[in-house]
Amino acid sequence: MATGGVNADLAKERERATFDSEQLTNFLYRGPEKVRRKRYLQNLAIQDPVFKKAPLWAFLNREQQYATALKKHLHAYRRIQELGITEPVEKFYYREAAAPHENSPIGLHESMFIPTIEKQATEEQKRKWLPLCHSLKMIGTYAQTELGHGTFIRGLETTATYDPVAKEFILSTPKLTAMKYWPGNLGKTTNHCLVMAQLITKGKNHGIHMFMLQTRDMETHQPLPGIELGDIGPKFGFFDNDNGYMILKDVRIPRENMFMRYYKVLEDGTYVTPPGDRLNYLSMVLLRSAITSMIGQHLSQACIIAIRYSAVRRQTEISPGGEEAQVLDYQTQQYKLFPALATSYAMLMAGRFMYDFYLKTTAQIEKGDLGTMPQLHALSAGLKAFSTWECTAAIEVCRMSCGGHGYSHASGIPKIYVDATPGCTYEGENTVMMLQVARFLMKMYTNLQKGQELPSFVQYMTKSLDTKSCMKEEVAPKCLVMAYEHRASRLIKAAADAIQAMVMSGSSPQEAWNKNTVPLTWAALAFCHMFVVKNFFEMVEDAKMDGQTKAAFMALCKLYAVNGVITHLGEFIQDGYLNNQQVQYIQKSLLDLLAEIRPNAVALVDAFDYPDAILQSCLGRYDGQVYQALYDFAKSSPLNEKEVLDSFFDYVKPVQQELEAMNQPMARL
Ligand SMILES: CCCCCCCCCCCCCCCCCC(=O)SCCNC(=O)CCNC(=O)[C@H](O)C(C)(C)COP(=O)(O)OP(=O)(O)OC[C@H]1O[C@@H](n2cnc3c(N)ncnc32)[C@H](O)[C@@H]1OP(=O)(O)O
Ligand SMILES: Cc1cc2nc3c(=O)[nH]c(=O)nc-3n(C[C@H](O)[C@H](O)[C@H](O)COP(=O)(O)OP(=O)(O)OC[C@H]3O[C@@H](n4cnc5c(N)ncnc54)[C@H](O)[C@@H]3O)c2cc1C
Repeated sequence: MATGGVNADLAKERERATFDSEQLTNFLYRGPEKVRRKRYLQNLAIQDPVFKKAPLWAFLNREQQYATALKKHLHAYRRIQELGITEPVEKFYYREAAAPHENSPIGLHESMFIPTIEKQATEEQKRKWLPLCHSLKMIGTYAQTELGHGTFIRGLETTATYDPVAKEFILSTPKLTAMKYWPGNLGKTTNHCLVMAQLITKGKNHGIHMFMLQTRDMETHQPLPGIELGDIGPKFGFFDNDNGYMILKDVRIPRENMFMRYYKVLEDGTYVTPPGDRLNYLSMVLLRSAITSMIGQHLSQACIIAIRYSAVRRQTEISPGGEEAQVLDYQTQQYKLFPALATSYAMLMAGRFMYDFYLKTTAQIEKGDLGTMPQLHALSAGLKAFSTWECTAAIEVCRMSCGGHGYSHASGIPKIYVDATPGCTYEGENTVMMLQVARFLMKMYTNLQKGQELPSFVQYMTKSLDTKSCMKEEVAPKCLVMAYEHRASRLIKAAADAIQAMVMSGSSPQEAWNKNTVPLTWAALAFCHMFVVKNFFEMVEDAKMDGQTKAAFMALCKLYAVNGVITHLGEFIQDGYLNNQQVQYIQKSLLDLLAEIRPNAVALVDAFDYPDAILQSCLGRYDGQVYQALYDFAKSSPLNEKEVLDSFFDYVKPVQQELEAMNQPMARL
């Protein structure tokens, strides 16, 4: 254990902040009462001996990591029920503190399996399955992706063929590429799964539908006949999760196991069409809507670690013989870390918007109003892709900004990175998601040309592109937002014009689309970026907090917008929207903002309110005693348990002896 109170540099940082970090914490968690409750729940978990005694994940092998994750998450599941915690966000706080570095082997049971039953099953199916799910008799997952197809859902090869005589579906993965591959916790943990399969009835394929399949015996946990299951092996991260494979050989399930709230197959095999299209894609939309907040949290943790450490770390004397500087005082270090910090706040705000929008829209869908589904799909796909790309890149910047120690698991950042980066792939590969956004935007552009009204968040497309920026020396939020709107509108128009021109000269619409997917993704990215910037400004402006806190928050918001312009400068100046002088104002503003944020950097990360027990980072400790912690971490490496390892006698000694004998003068003769 590190001792010695709070590091003097870190203590000074907290004293010099111009605002009270607690105010920002209250805003982030939606009020002081909710902050108190969060801390109470986190403390309950942190003090629980089962969680306290668990070994540090970094020193365990994969089987041990899996077992630890299972033990912790099942204990948390039981405790959550005992404590009567029902709010999803409160469950999240408890679980996060209980198992901060263990991905849950029952995570998909809670985040996809149960919500899908709640949203897609009939009342009768819910009555049958949900009690079993809550008592963990049924533990399920979401089995969609196959060896051969993940992105192209319509191309999945698993079949569910209806047999009207037996009133059963026959599930089958008819070839190698059809086997389910990747679903989380499918390999070893779960005993049920939702299978996405091509529905065939009366000789006709009706496309992808959802079925409930029992995979293992509920007592012995052995796989059921006709089902081959297993873990897919070690991965880049998610070491403690058994992502699985599954082969189905004509497995029969009752007709009632098809999810029939919207889509139905009658006893005689008649297919009944649903009120709307793509309703069985809704489980993916739920997770996509939650990912922006989740990834923002990952990045906020990396920022805490890198910024606290940069305040403690001193390297290189600035003037000969003088004191070595805190690395956070180097402008280049600020240019790495403050945009990352601004990004994490931007994504937390975007995630807040996204999840609220999801709840609002799905409430309408539940009532049969499907009108906003295209907007929900476009925004959830776009923000999921944009936020995961931006945040994972920024996490890696945070890691490298910690120098050599950032490469050690002692820092905590490598683990954050490997758990965050698959967010770019799962729930829809990011490029593919951006192309879905582009599809929506092209449709909006066509509607605009036809004089139809556009949804509020794309109405800026109606503004003339023939304008210049209002940017002045004092870089105003309004002018920044308008610059982002202009860039997005211009890129949307450019992509649409390029497609239209190709179609006019004889290409098919599909060919024209495929030859323009790069400009289409530029347009989609610009749209998402604009959305995040605008939402960030709106949320800061509306935030109820004192003037100093708001000023500190606003500086971050401006930095996010200003830095985005500089990073994508070409797209802002290509049509002369910003002139040379205005670009200089923006560049100067960037440097001014770095200096303005500098005294508040530590307070801005303290506001995220992560206890050390969750961060588990030697570099990100609240007390800044990083060197003692690094030494303690090194001492606890299992390689240090024995002074001399057996491998020394097994491998080094024999080779030394052989080489010694070979190099004897006699041996050379
Ligand atoms: C309660 C708390 C919860 C807390 C959770 C906390 C978070 C926890 C996170 C834990 C860690 C996560 C663990 C990892 C989980 C990973 C699970 C997976 O990956 S699972 C596997 C994930 N796998 C994937 O994500 C696969 C990705 N692939 C896909 O989603 C689809 O294949 C596709 C969307 C790319 C195309 O679909 P396709 O059918 O070929 O469609 P076309 O292109 O031909 O377009 C036709 C029309 O359809 C429209 N439309 C499309 N979608 C939707 C929608 N959702 N809606 C509405 N509309 C939609 C489209 O706009 C178009 O409209 P229009 O223009 O004609 O008007
Ligand atoms: C950690 C993790 C957990 C997962 N958990 C689950 C789970 O629980 N359940 C489940 O069902 N699945 C799960 N998956 C699978 C995941 O959903 C898929 O990997 C994902 O949807 C991407 O599909 P893919 O692997 O087929 O990628 P591919 O589509 O093969 O992507 C390869 C490349 O092709 C490009 N590409 C593909 N199609 C197009 C196109 N139309 N236009 C342009 N470019 C294209 C992509 O951009 C990418 O660069 C998980 C994956 C991971 C990594």
